[in-house]
Amino acid sequence: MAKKLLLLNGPNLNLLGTREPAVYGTTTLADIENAAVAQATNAGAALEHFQSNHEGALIDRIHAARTEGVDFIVINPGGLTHTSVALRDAFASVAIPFVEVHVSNVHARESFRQHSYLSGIARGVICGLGPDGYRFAIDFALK
Ligand SMILES: O=C1C[C@@](O)(C(=O)O)C[C@@H](O)[C@@H]1O
Repeated sequence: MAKKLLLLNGPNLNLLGTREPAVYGTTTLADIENAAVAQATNAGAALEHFQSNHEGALIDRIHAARTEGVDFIVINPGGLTHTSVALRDAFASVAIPFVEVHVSNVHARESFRQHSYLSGIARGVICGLGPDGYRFAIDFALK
């Protein structure tokens, strides 16, 4: 059966492309999502994507992923990375492997960005490689 992947993006990532371009670049979320679908399709897999500015909506999407038989999640949790025990609990509850992606190098920024509630239960973390980070994470998920 074809592998099922889910790409999730958290708060403010809908503004990629115009949001603080010196930090996040000019690639839009639509560019990233379209490239992700093409990458998965070319590999014979299926990829759905979802972005929300709401913690609960992301948690509901993660719960639904278990029912849908999603094999792997790639997530950029945005600011929820540094605040959300609930998002971590959602991943722990569904036990779907995931990679955490950040466009910017969070370790080279403010100290509050240097702690992630998710990294400790992620399969891996990619940060600072710009939009390419999503491609590398999906490549890993497809293996
Ligand atoms: O919203 C974001 C984006 C981010 O996850 C990134 O992709 O670099 C880094 C976070 O600290 C920030 O809150």
